[in-house]
Amino acid sequence: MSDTLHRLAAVLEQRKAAAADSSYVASLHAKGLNKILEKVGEECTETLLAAKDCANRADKSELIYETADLWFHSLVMLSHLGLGPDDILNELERRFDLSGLAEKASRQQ
Ligand SMILES: N=c1c2ncn([C@@H]3O[C@H](COP(=O)(O)OP(=O)(O)OP(=O)(O)O)[C@@H](O)[C@H]3O)c2ncn1[C@@H]1O[C@H](COP(=O)(O)O)[C@@H](O)[C@H]1O
Repeated sequence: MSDTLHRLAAVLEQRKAAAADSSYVASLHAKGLNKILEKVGEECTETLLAAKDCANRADKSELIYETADLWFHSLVMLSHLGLGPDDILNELERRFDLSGLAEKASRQQ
């Protein structure tokens, strides 16, 4: 499944060299980091609202759609800053078998 993230990340890298009027991703890079962060913030809020809306409904499609927008814009942010999905996946790998409670306790010592 993470292959999808890698395929998307490869497209995002290509779009760094594209004309802003030919590509949404290129237009975000051209507008700069603040615009990209604004979009991540917007998509984050839309995801939270969708999660609240979907909580008592069988149909979770709105939450899936908004989370996809959030992941996509987060990948654009990472790409803009020279990072990619592997940087995040490696960090999650590193955390395997490390209980969240144990990790929190280690920070509070
Ligand atoms: N996965 C996505 C993807 N998800 C969401 N979006 C776009 O993200 C935008 C979401 O913004 P909003 O919902 O806020 O809508 P909006 O009001 O139009 O946005 P703004 O005017 O506020 O910027 C929409 O334009 C969506 O089409 C995406 N655009 C592109 N991709 C992928 O990126 C690839 C490259 O896209 P281009 O750079 O456009 O060629 C595509 O082939 C896709 O694989």
